[in-house]
Amino acid sequence: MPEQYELLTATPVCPELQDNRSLLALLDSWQSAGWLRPLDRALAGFLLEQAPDCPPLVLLAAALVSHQLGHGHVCLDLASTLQAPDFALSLPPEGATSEDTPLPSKVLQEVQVADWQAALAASPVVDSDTPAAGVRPLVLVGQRLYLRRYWQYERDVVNALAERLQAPLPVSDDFAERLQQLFADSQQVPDWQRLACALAARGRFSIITGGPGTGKTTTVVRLLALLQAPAVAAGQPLRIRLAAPTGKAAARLTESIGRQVGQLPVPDDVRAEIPTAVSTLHRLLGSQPHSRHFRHQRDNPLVLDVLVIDEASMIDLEMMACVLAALPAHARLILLGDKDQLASVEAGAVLGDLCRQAEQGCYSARTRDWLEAVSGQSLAATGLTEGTDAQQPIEQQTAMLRFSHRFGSDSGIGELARAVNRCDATGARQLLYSGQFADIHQRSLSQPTDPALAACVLGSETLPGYQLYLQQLKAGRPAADTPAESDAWQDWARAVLHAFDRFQLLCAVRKGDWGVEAINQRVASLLHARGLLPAERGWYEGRPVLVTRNDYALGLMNGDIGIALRIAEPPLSAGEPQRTALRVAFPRNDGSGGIRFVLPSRLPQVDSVFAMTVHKSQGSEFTHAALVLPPARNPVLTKELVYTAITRASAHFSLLESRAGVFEEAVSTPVRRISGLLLS
Ligand SMILES: Nc1ncnc2c1ncn2[C@@H]1O[C@H](COP(=O)(O)OP(=O)(O)OP(=O)(O)O)[C@@H](O)[C@H]1O
Repeated sequence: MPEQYELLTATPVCPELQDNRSLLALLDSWQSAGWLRPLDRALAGFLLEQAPDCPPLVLLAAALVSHQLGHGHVCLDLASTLQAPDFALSLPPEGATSEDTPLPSKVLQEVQVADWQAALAASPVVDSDTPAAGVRPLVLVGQRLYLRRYWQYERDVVNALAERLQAPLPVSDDFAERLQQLFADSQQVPDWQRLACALAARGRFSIITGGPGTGKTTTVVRLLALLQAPAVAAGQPLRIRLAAPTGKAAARLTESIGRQVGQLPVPDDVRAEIPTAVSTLHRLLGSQPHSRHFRHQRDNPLVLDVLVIDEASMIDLEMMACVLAALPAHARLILLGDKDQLASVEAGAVLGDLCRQAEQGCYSARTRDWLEAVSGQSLAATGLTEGTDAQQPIEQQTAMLRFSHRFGSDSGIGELARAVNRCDATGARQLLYSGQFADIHQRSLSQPTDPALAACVLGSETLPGYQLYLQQLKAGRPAADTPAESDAWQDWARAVLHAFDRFQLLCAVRKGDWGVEAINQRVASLLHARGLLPAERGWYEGRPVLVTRNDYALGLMNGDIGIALRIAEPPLSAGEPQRTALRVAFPRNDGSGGIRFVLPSRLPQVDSVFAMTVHKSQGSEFTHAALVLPPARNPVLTKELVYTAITRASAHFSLLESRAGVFEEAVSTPVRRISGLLLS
């Protein structure tokens, strides 16, 4: 064994870490228990082939970095992993027990951070001193271990943002006047929307963050008018593009932006140059089959001057790096989103990381003076923390909208969301108990078959449930002899999809009795037993499905929701009677209100969606959202998860708890995504 590894043998280690054979056996047992993905195990095997002298701790770290990526962490933080290994690694996974499988806390109990770091730094598969000059598959930065690719994304994002944040762009002489005109109706003091608009106008990168209904869309529409008016006057309209991470989010923004552009107090020629169509980021960048590389990248940049991305909390690190790489140097990038929402399912929490200090403002004296001068607003009474241009460059281009125009103090949903966001579990519980608000509800569930769950799912006079869309499906069905080409079929499908949007059951976890998979099946059985669905397995009319993989040929995106309906089909040959067939109806997501019907067998991966994870619900809104919390403590039960679930509801929110206290535990636990964005 090479000299540098000797220190590892100095500390007592558990049998699994004694040699590589034992370590691989451990990884095999974790993989067969479903604790690790085959990919995680394969990485350790691959590295061992490349460097047969690799010590067990390095191979273990490699498998764990890969495992952590699958849980949204860009890197493995050695110190926090050793502090609470099972919790940090989310092992055993949700719904699993540890019976014969050794827990990470047992395997790692004797390992010290310094020893782990030293073993990694000395390994031939890890670059640590000057990673940019190296090519090794793993990169160690302090106590954070990365797969090289993710380290590179993080560096690319940091460098691209630093470049974009360098010097503010000049604004026109009449900027203050035009800003005043656009926000003449404002009642707020200070008017954060006006301030956000000013900041975004002067930068090649800016962030506008805020909770639901705080006016992010309103602000950005006015910003676009502000930027476009002088460009139109000069005969060179800006090329503006709007995008969102998912089809559903893009469809929502298309709808709300269209409304807002219509109401803008600007001349028609300016209005005509403000787009209302929103595309997905994948489509904007030009995704290519079987490749993670986009058509638009550094050598083939996007053709645009302004890019607005909504629901930016869903952007993962890789996507952010790709967007920045494809953006022409002169273009403005504006991110809109709610920093307090859950991050993307993929690795990275870009918006949350960039908005760490948004609450405190941290404007430098220079930024504050400029903002006060152009907006005519005083920031003196805001209680913001003063920052500096050099130490907080992102903050100089970030604005947080703080007043919800949708959920005021008379809204239980708004109050509950705010309490949860403050991690105020007691306050949040009191709001639920008090009965003061008619829009928030809570139920205790004693077991997965509790009748209270069934009652919530079916719905009532006052609280929408799934009965609504099933009634619409029956009552609104066109007569059997309606010609296949009639619009009546599309109208019916649109109404059924719309009614389905009125309720959604949200789960925190996938596995176990309280996970999405089991609850989906239970709800299907319930609706079938009540005679509301013709079947509960396979394809049947009324089955709602969630697309879980992009299919560019079909134009379906991960997150799209469709419902199987029996519709008329033209006869196969002239003179024959019209047929009916089961097709899955999807909204077109392009703002046209159109419906597309797809053969079930042509669909990419889909799941039934009587219940969906809170993660998947991001970017969607439902009249009534009901959150089911499982009893077991789990790293995914965080205040961000609860906040995201509550803010999916537009009129009613229900909390369904399987154990008293689980809500408080979740609300008291802020999420921790490990990354080094802007830290190093
Ligand atoms: N300054 C304002 N004064 C009055 N009403 C406003 C103002 N700003 C926004 N609104 C209204 O509040 C509602 C929410 O605004 P908007 O859709 O812009 O918010 P958002 O932050 O984009 O919401 P979402 O949660 O959908 O992302 C809209 O009805 C809008 O017309």
